[in-house]
Amino acid sequence: MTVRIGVVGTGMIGQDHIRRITDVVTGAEVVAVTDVDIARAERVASGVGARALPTGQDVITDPLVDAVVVTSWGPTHAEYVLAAIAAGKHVFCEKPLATTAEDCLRIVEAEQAHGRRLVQVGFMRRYDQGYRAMKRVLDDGDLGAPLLMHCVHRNPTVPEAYHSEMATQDTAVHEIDTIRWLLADEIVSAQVLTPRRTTRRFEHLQDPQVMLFETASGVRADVEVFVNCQYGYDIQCETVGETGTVRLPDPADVWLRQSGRLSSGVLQDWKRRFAAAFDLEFVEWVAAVREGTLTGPGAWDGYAAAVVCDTTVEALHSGRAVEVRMKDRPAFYES
Ligand SMILES: NC(=O)C1=CN([C@@H]2O[C@H](COP(=O)(O)OP(=O)(O)OC[C@H]3O[C@@H](n4cnc5c(N)ncnc54)[C@H](O)[C@@H]3O)[C@@H](O)[C@H]2O)C=CC1
Ligand SMILES: O=C1[C@@H](O)[C@H](O)[C@@H](O)[C@H](O)[C@H]1O
Repeated sequence: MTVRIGVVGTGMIGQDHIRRITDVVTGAEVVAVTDVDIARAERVASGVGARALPTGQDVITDPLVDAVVVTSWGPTHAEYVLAAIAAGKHVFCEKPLATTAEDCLRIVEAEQAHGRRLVQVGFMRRYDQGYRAMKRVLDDGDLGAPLLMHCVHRNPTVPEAYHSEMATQDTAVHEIDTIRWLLADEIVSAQVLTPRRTTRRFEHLQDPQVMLFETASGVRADVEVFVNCQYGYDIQCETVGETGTVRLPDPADVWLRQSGRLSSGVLQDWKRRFAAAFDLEFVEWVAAVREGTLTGPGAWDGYAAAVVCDTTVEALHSGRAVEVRMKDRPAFYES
């Protein structure tokens, strides 16, 4: 069976996922798309032989659409995910699941009322080979109990519209998910340190920031977010256990020896850094949809990340460590 996919939002990542579903993934095709910029939707649709429909609701309820991909702006995600659940269709939603924890909770409740898991959130790092290798080491227990985690998330630059809260909501949200997933542990408190600001960007922006998280089992994780580091896109992660450490490898590149120097490149954007992870994310999602199952990060992970993000933003403004106030995980979301 070919999974017929409808895409809501044909901007940058929407187009990238449409290309991926069309050229990389087998067993799926994009049959309908929409965007508030309907001319853009029509252009994208014609490139892959799909139909451009007027609204997201039209795509989601279309009888020829089996599953939905939501890649519109964050504040519109909740409405479309809820509509997909109401239609009983699998839905892949780019991060964030919703821009408020309340909306994430509405999704969690709607999915439980439906009785079957349908929602996957686009936390693509769980599909990166380096992160997966690190998870295997941690799950094997060879390092003893994890004690510390050190993470770095650097972007070369961000546009002027990017504000200080986005360091958490848009950027560190990926680390928040990977910390929870790698450690199979919940984050219970957050604090934000605000170092001297870089002069290389906008005055309104606190950049860099250092986030300090504590998990239920007592692991301390620090996350440096520096989104105007100038030199490239750089993701680092190291976990310190009782008997050793495990570190994310840098992306493979050649070493160049020339003119008395030894050098290798630094990638410039998340698209290339996580291209293989995005591909695998869709390969596995389509396979799960065909099986009628769900194996990736779900609505509960989207909710948990949103609550930790809210707490971190509160910590940024207050300057204090703030306790995470999260609902108990329902049995529906165990395992
Ligand atoms: N996993 C990751 O690493 C990344 C995830 N994202 C996420 O993907 C989502 C989209 O981001 P981008 O593609 O960069 O943004 P974008 O601005 O390039 O594209 C968003 C598209 O959604 C459309 N849109 C807005 N409201 C709509 C509505 N109500 N109905 C239908 N279409 C609507 C816009 O016209 C635009 O074409 C965001 O939630 C973002 O956080 C983005 C970049 C990387
Ligand atoms: O999700 C992403 C962007 O939205 C965000 O703006 C970047 O900071 C992240 O590195 C990227 O993965």
